[in-house]
Amino acid sequence: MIKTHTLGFPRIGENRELKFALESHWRGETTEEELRATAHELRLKHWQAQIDSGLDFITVGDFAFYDQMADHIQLLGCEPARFEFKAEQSKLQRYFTMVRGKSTENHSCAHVHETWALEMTKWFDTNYHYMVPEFTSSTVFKAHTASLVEQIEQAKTLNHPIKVSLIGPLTFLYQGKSKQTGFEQFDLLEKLLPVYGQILAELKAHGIEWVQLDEPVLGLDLPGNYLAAFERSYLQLKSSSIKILLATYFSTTQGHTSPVCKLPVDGLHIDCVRAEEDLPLVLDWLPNYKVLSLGLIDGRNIWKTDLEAALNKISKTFDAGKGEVWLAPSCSLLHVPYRFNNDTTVNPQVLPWLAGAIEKLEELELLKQAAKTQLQGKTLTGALATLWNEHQTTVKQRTQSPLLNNAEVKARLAALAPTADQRGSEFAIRQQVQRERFKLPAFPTTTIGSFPQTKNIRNLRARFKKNEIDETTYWQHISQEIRQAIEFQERIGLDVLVHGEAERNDMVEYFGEQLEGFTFSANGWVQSYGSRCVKPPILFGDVSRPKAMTVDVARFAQSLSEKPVKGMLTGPVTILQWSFVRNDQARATTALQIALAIRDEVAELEAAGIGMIQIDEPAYREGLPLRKARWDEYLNWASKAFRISASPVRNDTQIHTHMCYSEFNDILPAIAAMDADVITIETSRSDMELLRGFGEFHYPNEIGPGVYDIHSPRVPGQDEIVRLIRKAAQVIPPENLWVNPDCGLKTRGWEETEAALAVMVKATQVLRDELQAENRSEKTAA
Ligand SMILES: Nc1nc2c(c(=O)[nH]1)N[C@@H](CNc1ccc(C(=O)N[C@@H](CCC(=O)N[C@@H](CCC(=O)N[C@@H](CCC(=O)O)C(=O)O)C(=O)O)C(=O)O)cc1)CN2
Ligand code: MET
Ligand SMILES: [Zn+2]
Repeated sequence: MIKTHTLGFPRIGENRELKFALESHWRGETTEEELRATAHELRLKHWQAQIDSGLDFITVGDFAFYDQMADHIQLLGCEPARFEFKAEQSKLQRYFTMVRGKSTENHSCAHVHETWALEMTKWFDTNYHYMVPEFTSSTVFKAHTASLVEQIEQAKTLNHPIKVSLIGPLTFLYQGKSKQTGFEQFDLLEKLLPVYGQILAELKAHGIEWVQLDEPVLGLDLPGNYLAAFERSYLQLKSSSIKILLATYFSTTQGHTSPVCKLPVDGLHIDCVRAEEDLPLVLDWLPNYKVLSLGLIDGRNIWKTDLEAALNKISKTFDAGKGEVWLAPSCSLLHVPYRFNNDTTVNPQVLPWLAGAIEKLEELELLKQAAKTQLQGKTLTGALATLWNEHQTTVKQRTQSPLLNNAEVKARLAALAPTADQRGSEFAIRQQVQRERFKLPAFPTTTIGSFPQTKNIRNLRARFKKNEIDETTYWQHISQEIRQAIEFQERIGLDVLVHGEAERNDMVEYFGEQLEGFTFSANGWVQSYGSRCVKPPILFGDVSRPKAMTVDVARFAQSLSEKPVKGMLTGPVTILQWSFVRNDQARATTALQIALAIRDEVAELEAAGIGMIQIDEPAYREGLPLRKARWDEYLNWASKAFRISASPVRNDTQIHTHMCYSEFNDILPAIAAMDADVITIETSRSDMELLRGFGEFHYPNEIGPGVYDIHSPRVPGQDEIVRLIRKAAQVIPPENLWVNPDCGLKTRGWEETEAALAVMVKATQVLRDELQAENRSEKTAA
């Protein structure tokens, strides 16, 4: 028997309806009811799309107003006690407080009471951010199924079989964080399981036959206690007598594939795109009475599937004696755009090669029909055969297209000198000449690049893109923004300036739009976090740089100030990681091609008189394979790609890089291997704890640990920043320390940005004065 389903569907909406509904609700323009109505409509539309394309199940439970893990915190009744929620607060209000934080002014004492949002971090190796559950020894769980049940009841109105999708208990625990020193959240498992059991029993009572429990942690090098807990956990859940489909994805289960196959569940989903090597093992080990769900359609990329190859895998599955086979995307379709059909800006030659969520569902249906036909020993005929042949022709046409190849790029990469990734001299020498050139004060202050992307700027760009204003007018306005940004930075006394990135829609898409080998969509949005989306550019062929991308803007910005203004680029690894990239060539090769393009930009910036160039690599850590065995290989080419982009410059040109959203401590040698003269990193939310690793490792180059969180409008206090810089100076040699925010300021407003940066500069002055006093007293003592 063959069935089709999807692990999840994009929830933001074809035209980002959920984003706009959320943002107007947060501005107080719509009621909770209106927001709920939009959500209801969207869910119905998305389920209907699944029915229309012939899926055997619609998936319920993948919707979330902000994030699915955040929904589970409420479903499992473990909202952290620190939020001190009152009984009269609505569930949705509490939800938004957890995910966005809150500041309440206490009028009686003029104090602002801050409630921090839950921490947000990357979901495995994706560019999607989830809200991190917080655990302590007093965490309790309690099933709150009302809103899940409400969604199920809504889905039932469509009269189609339903599969409910939930995050599994071990993934939920493991992806959370203990907020109590010495406490291991794993110890909560015994309290958590009965609540899961109760939820499953309630689903069963509502007539649900199948529940999909996502356990992507099975693709990690999972600690032994978690691995060992799988069997008894799922034995316990079995008593609910609902059928469980255990879903793994993103990575291989190798090392524990056999025990996974033997878990007491009714079905197993595996990712046949990312973990192709798992299939033969699973065919051997999975008992034939269990459902095997094959993740055959790439849920992380946008190329049409080679259905012939997929069909082959299905045949093998039946040959191995499996009775019931389900066909699915490799993972949730959350990570791809809604659809590409009709997109107005994608290169028309590339457009037929693409598949968004809707097109992927269509592929599933075609695959199911072909597999069924094959099972009956027949061949496809009629309209289906035509569809199939057209599809396969398109897929083959891509891999053979001349559009993919640029002989010059290939030749250049092949002939690259082995020293192309090396600076002229080692860091110590560079540091000296850079100090002579720039003569910066102690603790130089800077920012990470972007300033607020105001409604005005976005509007302006939208009008430019629609041809409502001409190019000259557009650049006049952008120049004005840059001028104001420079004036502001001069006024408050920052040492190293930025132009503010007003001309960029996004730090990756902007480069994708200008490089050859890329195309970009008009509407290919993917949720990044909450209501924020990105539109990953599409890298389909060999990459080259037809002309300078940032030099005019950089030269203009530098002309406005005597102080250094950093040239601002996105690095090759991040461009790779945050784009949809070709799957017909090794990622390493693609990264090196991008590196060459950035390298040329770096050289041209230097030639234009730009003395400091920042090459952002926020996705450097995120690109790390989920399995440690593959780390070295990745880090070798990733650091090389960065160095190739950063190395064409003189010793007195200062290369900066920036990283955020990551746990840096396990890849410090690889960060040092990038050999940037200065690195700025996000550290404030960890209270500088992340910096300690850099100190213990004796990180050799200069470093700017973030001194305030940019995710909240809150203006930091001067004392707070002074304390953080002091803390940093205990682990990093003070002469190597810079002072800066955690990340770019594009999501902030101007008011809080001006205030926060002014405080940062004042706080730095306090430390400079201290340092001077110390130096003076040292001299006297000597
Ligand atoms: N690619 C990428 N990944 C990343 C990050 C990143 O910066 N880029 N940062 C981290 C995630 N952080 C993020 C922070 C902010 C936004 C963000 O603000 N996104 C914007 C869209 C950014 C964008 O492309 N803006 C376009 C405008 C797009 C748009 O919505 N235009 C409106 C019109 C706007 C108007 O009239 O005012 C429309 O088309 O309807 C532009 O500036 O040109 C949003 O969701 O609102 C996304 C991710 C990690 N991953
Ligand atoms: N230069 C970029 C900015 O300031 C770096 C952002 S890292 C996500 O926005
Ligand atoms: Zn950043």
